[in-house]
Amino acid sequence: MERTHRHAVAAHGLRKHYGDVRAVDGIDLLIEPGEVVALLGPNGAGKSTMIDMLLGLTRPDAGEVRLMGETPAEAVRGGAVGVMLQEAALLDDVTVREIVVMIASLHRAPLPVEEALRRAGVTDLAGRRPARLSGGQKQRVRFAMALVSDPGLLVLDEPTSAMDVGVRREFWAAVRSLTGAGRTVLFATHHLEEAEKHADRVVLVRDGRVVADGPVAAVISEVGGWTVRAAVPGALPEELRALPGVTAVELRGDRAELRCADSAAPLRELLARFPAAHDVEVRALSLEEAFLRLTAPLPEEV
Ligand SMILES: Nc1ncnc2c1ncn2[C@@H]1O[C@H](COP(=O)(O)OP(=O)(O)OP(=O)(O)O)[C@@H](O)[C@H]1O
Repeated sequence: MERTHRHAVAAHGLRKHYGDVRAVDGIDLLIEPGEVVALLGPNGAGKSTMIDMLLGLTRPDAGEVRLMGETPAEAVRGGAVGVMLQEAALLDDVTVREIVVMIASLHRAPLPVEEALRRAGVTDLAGRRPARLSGGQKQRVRFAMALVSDPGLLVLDEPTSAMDVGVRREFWAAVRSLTGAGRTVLFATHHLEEAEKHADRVVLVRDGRVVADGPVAAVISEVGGWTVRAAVPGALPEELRALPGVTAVELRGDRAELRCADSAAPLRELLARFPAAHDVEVRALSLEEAFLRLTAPLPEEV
């Protein structure tokens, strides 16, 4: 399929409904080689369903997927894609090293097993059996399993969910060392600070649709990147709404909260037109606020 050949991930018109539930409701996703993309969304937004379809684990009702130009099954089987799923079962009667050796043997050009163990931070656990490992340790074993085929694309579903702070930091350093070498990463997360820190781009889904897609700064400015708060005696909502760069206004008595795409122009105009304005406060929106605004009903606007 020529038009998607160059993309690490190319999904067109993906849809999956369960009865009345529109788990994924028409999603297009193109990811360039080398991009690190975070998939965000509230519970039930459709992230896991989407990842399952991207990996060929769930058959879409409609749409098509290519990973590095191949079907999901071909790409996963051939080792072009490394996968880390939260609930993936681990064999219990063999050691961590034996599991990784077994997976390496399925692929044509795997990483040396010791390197995969080291990169995933499980060298010390290599002789242990998974049954007795903690949740965070099991996640690291799954990471070793995902990277031993030396994949060009890593798909990680909430990879750090069971990891403590220190392990999480080591995990991201390991991911960085992989992406530094040009690999592509798609990860789903509920940790917005991880998305902000580690992703080149965030894709935010709600009710099975993409509601924002771009670098963190662009997503934030899409919903109005700044908040200006001030007491503005005598101002009418429509006057405030008409200020340049203002995207939404809330007014309670004299207290106005302006959502703005930019901070300087609205502030300058506010002070010029309302010289009595006081107690002025300007604040950049966080990804968390942008996330909440994009995934929840907007506060009542005037
Ligand atoms: N096999 C299934 N049968 C019926 N409904 C399903 C099935 N799988 C998912 N759903 C529904 O589809 C919607 C999307 O679920 P999904 O697990 O993809 O969301 P998510 O974004 O991964 O959520 P979370 O953040 O909680 O993991 C939910 O309403 C869920 O209940």
